[in-house]
Amino acid sequence: MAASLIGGLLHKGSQPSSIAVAEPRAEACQELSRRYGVATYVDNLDAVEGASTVVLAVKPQVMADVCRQLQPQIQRQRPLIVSIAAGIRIEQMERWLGGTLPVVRCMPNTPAMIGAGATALYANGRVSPVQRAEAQHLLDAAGLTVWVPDEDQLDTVTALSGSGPAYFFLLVEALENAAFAQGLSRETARALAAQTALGAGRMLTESGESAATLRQRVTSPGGTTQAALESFGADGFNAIVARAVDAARRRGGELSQAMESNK
Ligand SMILES: NC(=O)C1=CN([C@@H]2O[C@H](COP(=O)(O)OP(=O)(O)OC[C@H]3O[C@@H](n4cnc5c(N)ncnc54)[C@H](OP(=O)(O)O)[C@@H]3O)[C@@H](O)[C@H]2O)C=CC1
Ligand SMILES: O=C(O)[C@@H]1CCC=N1
Repeated sequence: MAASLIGGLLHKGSQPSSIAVAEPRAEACQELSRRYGVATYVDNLDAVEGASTVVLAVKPQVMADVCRQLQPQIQRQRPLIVSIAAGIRIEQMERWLGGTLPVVRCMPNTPAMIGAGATALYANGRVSPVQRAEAQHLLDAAGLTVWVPDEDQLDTVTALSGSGPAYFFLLVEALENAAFAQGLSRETARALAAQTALGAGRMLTESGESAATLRQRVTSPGGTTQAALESFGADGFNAIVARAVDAARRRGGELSQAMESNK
């Protein structure tokens, strides 16, 4: 995700010299420097030195250790903290970083890699208007951004758009496999399934019409789509999706809780 954000920022005109990256593996550092021209450091403290914004893009499971390591320097510099970690709450990060700070918590997704990401952001009360604009600029480079008024909503956002690309990939895999089983070549099934996802996605974002309206327009009365949709309905499709989204939302809370029991 961090590489996607770096790529997005550079694509939108940020200078490589304005970005410093921490990455614990030396070979990965070299690759990042080669690919993006940014300064890279194996030591987190070196990357944070002098920064006005620090983006925390590590796994939730290592967030506490990384924050504690950065604590003295962060408290000296008091930069804007931007976290993309699933589940980890602002109050936890402030505690591990040694006190209150301006923090923006956000949830991007992997289409950020091609500038087609969707990110929701939440700012705590210590974030200034300038810092809010800075966080927005950072994530705008990855695609659509929306602000949510309540931190708890980020767990739902994670379950919707953070994890969401995987749900669409799963559906495309299932469609591809079903068509392959019915006799299409793997290549043809894959190309048609992927292009159908692209076309449907573009109609959703470009037509201004709801998913329900677009769905109804495909569904000729008594036709093939109706047969498929009735089969989905009989198998409890909506309930299956609602349960999956709820499982993802609950896991966000569990990731946060797990960090408390590991301390
Ligand atoms: N993947 C996704 O779709 C999304 C992920 N997120 C969130 O983004 C965060 C990162 O996820 P993702 O990009 O998938 O994970 P990755 O494992 O790809 O990225 C994590 C990065 O952190 C580095 N790292 C590991 N330990 C440390 C450390 N102690 N100090 C500094 N850097 C360290 C890793 O280096 P190395 O590879 O060398 O171990 C790696 O480059 C997570 O918190 C996740 O919840 C949010 C939205 C979507
Ligand atoms: O699966 C995860 O935990 C991360 C957060 C959202 C997408 N990937």
